Amino acid sequence: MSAPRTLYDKIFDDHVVDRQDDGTCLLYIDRHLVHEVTSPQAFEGLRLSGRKVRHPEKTLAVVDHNVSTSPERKFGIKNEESRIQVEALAKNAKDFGVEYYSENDIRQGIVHIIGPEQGFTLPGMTIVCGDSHTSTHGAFGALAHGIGTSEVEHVLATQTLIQRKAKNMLVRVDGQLPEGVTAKDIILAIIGEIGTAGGTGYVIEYAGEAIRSLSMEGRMTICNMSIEGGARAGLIAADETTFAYVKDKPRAPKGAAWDAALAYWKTLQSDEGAHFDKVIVLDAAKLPPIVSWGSSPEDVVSVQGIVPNPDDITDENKRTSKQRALDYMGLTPGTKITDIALDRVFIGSCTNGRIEDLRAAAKVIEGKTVNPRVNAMIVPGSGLVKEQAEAEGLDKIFLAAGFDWREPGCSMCLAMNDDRLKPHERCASTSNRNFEGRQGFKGRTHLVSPAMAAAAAIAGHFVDIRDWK
Ligand SMILES: CC(C)[C@H](C(=O)O)[C@@H](O)C(=O)O
Ligand code: SF4
Repeated sequence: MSAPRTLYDKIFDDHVVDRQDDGTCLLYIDRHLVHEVTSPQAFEGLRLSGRKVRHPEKTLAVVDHNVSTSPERKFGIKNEESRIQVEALAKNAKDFGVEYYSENDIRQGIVHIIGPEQGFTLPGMTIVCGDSHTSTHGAFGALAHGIGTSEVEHVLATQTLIQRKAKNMLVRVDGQLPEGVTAKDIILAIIGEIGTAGGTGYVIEYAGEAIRSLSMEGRMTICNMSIEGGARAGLIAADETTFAYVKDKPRAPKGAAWDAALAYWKTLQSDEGAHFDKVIVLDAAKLPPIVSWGSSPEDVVSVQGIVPNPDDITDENKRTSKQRALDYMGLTPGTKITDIALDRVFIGSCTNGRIEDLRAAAKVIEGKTVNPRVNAMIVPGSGLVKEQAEAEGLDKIFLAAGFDWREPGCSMCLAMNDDRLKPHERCASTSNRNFEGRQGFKGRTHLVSPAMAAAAAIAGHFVDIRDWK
């Protein structure tokens, strides 16, 4: 009998092509996602050295960060810098024979949303992309993480990646979530608990009853933000929920290949007694809806809480940095979270731009009107999410309430396109990062769940979604 292994150990071992004595490994990469921001130099490198893409069929390219989310975009991208990047990816994909979804393709969307939608993301795979939130795909029981541009070139050329094994962390979320509390609140609570460096050097496996009860959308939200907790990747063992989601997706295996894949996927679970270097346990039943107050994803508090006082922190460096965060955010200690007024609301991103997120928002919004002081937008994560939302009539609910309903892309998750905050504007956002300037120069971001963002848009300030009528 071999020693019990974790899910991470198993996927890693199954992909080792070569292992050096010092622990450096060459890993086989099953899937490579490519977007316009981190790929231009990688393709240029291939051109200069006269190399080809080793496996174009295991590579998929899409534009997301720079695309405009305005319906006008079908007439061409106005911003010069964005247009150059988008056109470069279109050309590189064509020259190297890689499948490419342009901004006019219904399958286009945020790279981490389209992979799962197409069945390009499958359990047990190694998946990389030149993007930190590649951890999202870990929701399928895949080993998925971001890589740098020079590694993008290496993977394009060889379909392999040099890696050292990370440590194993288990985050177990027991019990059931209360009504109104979501996957987003779970992951914000975890990051609040472990801090943004808590996962450094680890791959996190999420387990426990609350995680098992989540839909694939919720699991993706959790794995997506593993990176904000400092981890290299996050993953959740595949189960019936996963198999039901994956089945019949365009690129999922079919017929006998499906049966064989399923038999393998079912072996991909941490063994009884497998060793984890660190274990964190949370009780889902005790979790409230969460709001971030500062400029780090670990700066979180219950919606029923108050803006904390840095004077209460003994560590001087930490005190200074949290004071700076409060100054940046324009907040006073002691302010009730529910008294914080908003200027903008953004519902979208690879954290919360999937159909279930839009359904949750629509449920809160139906029959109500956006507060006149608030400018609110909803950006579907992909063309297929948009199509599905419209088939369900969600767009009508959003538009009737006064929300902007946009074309798919990263949008105001980061200020790399036309959607951005003005200086000092305060935004309730369903995205994953609240760093200074993330959503626009001097913009102020509060991270929340889709239902919380929707309610804040209507009320004009944060409200406890558990009291929503
Ligand atoms: C632009 C890209 C490299 C970046 C990332 O790696 O995460 C972006 O997606 C982000 O969310 O900040
Ligand atoms: S939606 Fe945001 S976090 Fe996700 S890939 Fe785009 S910019 Fe990065």
